[in-house]
Amino acid sequence: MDDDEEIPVLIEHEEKPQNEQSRKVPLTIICGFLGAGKSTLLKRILTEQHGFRIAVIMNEFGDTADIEAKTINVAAEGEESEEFLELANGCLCCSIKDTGIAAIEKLMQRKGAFDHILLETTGLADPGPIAALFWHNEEFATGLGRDISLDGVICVVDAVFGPQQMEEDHASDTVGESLRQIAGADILILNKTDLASPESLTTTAGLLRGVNPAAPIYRTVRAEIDVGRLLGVRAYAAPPAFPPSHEHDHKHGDHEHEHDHAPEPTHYELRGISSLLVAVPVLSRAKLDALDEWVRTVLWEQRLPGDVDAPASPLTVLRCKGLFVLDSGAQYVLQGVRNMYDIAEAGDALGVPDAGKLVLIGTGLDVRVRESLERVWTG
Ligand SMILES: Nc1nc2c(ncn2[C@@H]2O[C@H](COP(=O)(O)OP(=O)(O)OP(=O)(O)O)[C@@H](O)[C@H]2O)c(=O)[nH]1
Repeated sequence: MDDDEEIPVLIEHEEKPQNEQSRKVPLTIICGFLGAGKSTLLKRILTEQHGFRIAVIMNEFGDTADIEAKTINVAAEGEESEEFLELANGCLCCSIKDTGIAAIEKLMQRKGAFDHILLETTGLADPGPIAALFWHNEEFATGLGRDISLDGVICVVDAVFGPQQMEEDHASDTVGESLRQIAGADILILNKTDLASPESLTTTAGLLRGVNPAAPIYRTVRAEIDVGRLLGVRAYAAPPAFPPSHEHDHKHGDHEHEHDHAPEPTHYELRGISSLLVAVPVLSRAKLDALDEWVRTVLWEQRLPGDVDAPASPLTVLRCKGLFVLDSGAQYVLQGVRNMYDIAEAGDALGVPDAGKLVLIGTGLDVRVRESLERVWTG
């Protein structure tokens, strides 16, 4: 009888969120600088025995198909411009010319054949709009796309040419694509480390960390990395993994992928893109509401609360993440892409950070922004 009393409580508590989540197919976007190693990463994913059933959407099969077709069963469905290859390792590879919504809906008709979707973008694509589309798009949510949840954005950076590309990447008054890719990434892969000196790798990792203090940086040779580190990260649902929790991840003797950590509170600016990493003290409920209003004003109106005039340099936020701790002990997670954001109470699997953090990545994020933000809790 005692047993009967215990079991329903456990099931009730644990099953709901899992069911909710398991209906959705997670989607990961891969972007990266031209020639940085995106195809190399995809080839690895499509050929290795990693145990994941991944559908990879590529613009074209290109070389990958040549290699794969020799060893695997090619099950092309020669309908117009779509082709599918079912690979020996359980992956499904699709070449769909139009990688827009229709293409992904087409893929979703095969739902059940895979557990994760990987979408490769072309070298020049800014992942922001695509990420925003999959994150919170009500129109899309009515079609087959409603079964997709955005898992994360991976950006592959060339360890040799990356710094140069970043330096040169500034169209006169806007932020260039390669910096937007770094800014919008949840995971950064610094690839081709065999071709760069340890000193230049440290410098490049520093640049990346400056632009995007919230994303882990994995250093790789030929994109060699455990697929488990890239998929299932739930970057848009889970609390941001700020430095302390990363440290724990890396106590497992994984020496292959050096993992760089963000420094403590920082402001950084490179070629027009800037980031702010701010420590947030324990907040009262009222201060959290005030913080919500601050974020809303900055994201929706591109100005600081209290400022009537437009800022001297345009204030835009491409990506923001935050974790806030209330004096009640409750924890809240902020996720934002462009002008969309939400602040939601975190699940209970979070551990107990004693204070919060907020990262903003965009333009015009200078010391005035930091001061305005800090006034939310000091003022
Ligand atoms: N030495 C070295 N070469 C690499 C590494 N990763 C990739 N390459 C080579 O770099 C070249 C470009 O790699 P790709 O994977 O095609 O790069 P990509 O990002 O897909 O390129 P685009 O699609 O043209 O933007 C290829 O010749 C790869 O074999 C690496 O870590 N070290």
